[in-house]
Amino acid sequence: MSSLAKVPCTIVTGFLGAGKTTLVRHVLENAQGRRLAVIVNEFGDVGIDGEILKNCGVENCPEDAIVELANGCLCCTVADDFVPALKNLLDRPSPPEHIVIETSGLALPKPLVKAFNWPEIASRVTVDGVVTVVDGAAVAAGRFADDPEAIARQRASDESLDHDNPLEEVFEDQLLCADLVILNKADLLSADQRSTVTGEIGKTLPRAVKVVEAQNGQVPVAVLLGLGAEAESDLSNRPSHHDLEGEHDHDDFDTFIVDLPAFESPQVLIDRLRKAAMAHDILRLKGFVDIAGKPMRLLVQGVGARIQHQFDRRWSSDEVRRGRLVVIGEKGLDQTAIQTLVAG
Ligand SMILES: Nc1nc2c(ncn2[C@@H]2O[C@H](COP(=O)(O)OP(=O)(O)OP(=O)(O)O)[C@@H](O)[C@H]2O)c(=O)[nH]1
Repeated sequence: MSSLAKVPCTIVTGFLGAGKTTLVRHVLENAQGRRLAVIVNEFGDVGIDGEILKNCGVENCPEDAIVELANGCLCCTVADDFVPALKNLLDRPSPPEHIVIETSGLALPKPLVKAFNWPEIASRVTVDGVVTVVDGAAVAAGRFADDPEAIARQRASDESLDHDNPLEEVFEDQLLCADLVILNKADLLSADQRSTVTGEIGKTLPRAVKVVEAQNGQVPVAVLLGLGAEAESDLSNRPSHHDLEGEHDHDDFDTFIVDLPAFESPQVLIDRLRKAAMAHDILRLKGFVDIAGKPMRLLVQGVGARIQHQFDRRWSSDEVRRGRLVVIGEKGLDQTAIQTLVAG
């Protein structure tokens, strides 16, 4: 079968909180009649991204077009989760015309691209492109750069230690595999910062890859889909820090869930979250919260110390108004302290 007959798949990657779900939602809302399906995977097992996407309410994107692969990381569960999910979509009576795959923020894209060569799916799908979403503000703040003090400390305690920064490795692997980079959160950057960040990204990119600035992932769908990269046939041009290691694990990162009581107002909660994010090295916060007396559920999202919130939908009458927050950070997060700060 020629690649023209294969269903094109776009892999959307990018570090925790970069704006992947926001971009995928934008694609769904602007699909212009194209039959899309989304496979979404996230780290931490409260399926929040899937919920956000299902609530997009776009007519040609029914809820069953959104497939959630909860808990874990697609790049490590290719055989058990990803390939079967893809096959299920392709075997539907009216299969999608294009599949968008949103990986978790800690996933390495290359193992996923490789999976497209598996005999079970190789003749039916192709990687149209790997779109890497970058949190411009996080790069400008030096989030992924090596911390010279930490390296010095590490070296002082063990001469032989290689400096290895798990954030930087994941971030770089995602860029090394890209066919298109979206420099997102441009609204949070000055013109100078934009050009500095673009320069930094350019130094990591192994090939000539376009970098497009965006706010809230608002990039024309025609730019995002239809790249025709056939990335699965081009693996040698996509180096990875993990090429020699085979599978990677996520021992460098921790995630846990905080059960939340009802809050009297969003502000009380946001103040606590901000305090927790500043006192601890939290990379990502997201969850749904019960605000006493309000008919709507509060969606809370934090990336570093930047916290956003909005009422996303009414609690349904048969639903327990249960507040839950997913917290993600590097290994060693003080779960008890964070729990006490946030939930009281
Ligand atoms: N200021 C600003 N905020 C943004 C932009 N894009 C996304 N956000 C916010 O950043 C937060 C994270 O966005 P998501 O789309 O959930 O990010 P993600 O990459 O899917 O996150 P994970 O799946 O947890 O890795 C949300 O609060 C978004 O509203 C942007 O361009 N500018």
